[in-house]
Amino acid sequence: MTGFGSSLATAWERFGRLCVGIDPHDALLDEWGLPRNAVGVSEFGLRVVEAAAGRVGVVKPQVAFFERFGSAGFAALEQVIAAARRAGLLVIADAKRGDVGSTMAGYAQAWLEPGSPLEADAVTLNPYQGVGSLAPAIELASRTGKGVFLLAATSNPEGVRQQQARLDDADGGSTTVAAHIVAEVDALNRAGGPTDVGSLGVVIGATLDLQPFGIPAPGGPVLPVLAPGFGAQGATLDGAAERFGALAPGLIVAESRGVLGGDPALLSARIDARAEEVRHVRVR
Ligand SMILES: O=C(O)c1cc(=O)[nH]c(=O)n1[C@@H]1O[C@H](COP(=O)(O)O)[C@@H](O)[C@H]1O
Repeated sequence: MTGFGSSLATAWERFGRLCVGIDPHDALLDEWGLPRNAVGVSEFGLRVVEAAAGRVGVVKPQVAFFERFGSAGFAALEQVIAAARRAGLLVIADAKRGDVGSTMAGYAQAWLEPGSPLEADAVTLNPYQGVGSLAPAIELASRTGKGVFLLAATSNPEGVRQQQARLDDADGGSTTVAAHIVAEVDALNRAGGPTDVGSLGVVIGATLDLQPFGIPAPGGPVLPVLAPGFGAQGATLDGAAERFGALAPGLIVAESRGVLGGDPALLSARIDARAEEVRHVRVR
């Protein structure tokens, strides 16, 4: 079985590090001349998939923009995910799920179980209830060759205080919450056995000064780092590899509005151009 980490490595090799977000905001639906309903988000998602296929390796549908239309929105999301996977794209469902372990099993089944209507290649998870509470998703991912990304240091300014809060270590020192989450995911990847790129990753915003988070260098396989915040949220590619430091080898440049905004007829050209710029970031 090829695990998510290996598929990611192949996608990086072929296309580079750009991940195109599929975020059908109302403003973008308007700009693209699409209705603000489930038909609109479905058409939007399918057009992004068509433009992204063969140009990038990974897409990240933002579940929220589909979920707001209820069952019709979820049906649209099912179509978009299935079309993307058929087109050979890796799909990270940005659902940011998290709950007590017994409930987490349900979320895991929804997003990671082969054959599930919403089956993706990876899903974003929220570790606020403890990394251990996410075990059912992490275990299912390991069994089925899927991936997960745990929020560690998010791109929004409201997260900083909480994510830089310090936890006491057994040796009398302390670690930030973000560093703790990264270390836990790194340890899980190491426990998963030898591989070049791990299947378990973290989310670290590209907008941040990472120094105060004290995030340790991964000691296991390359740690996938989903990095949103480029483009619309202001982070630039200039200096990105330096900002991420020891985390740069796992960098995934996630961008939604930055590539989606503008003339929809030029979307493929925008993706091509951005993918090329991202290929110039020296991640290793
Ligand atoms: O998990 C995410 O992808 C995520 C984490 C984070 O810290 N910040 C963040 O912006 N995101 C998501 O990344 C996307 C960013 O979109 P743009 O700002 O339009 O590129 C949105 O779907 C956000 O929900």
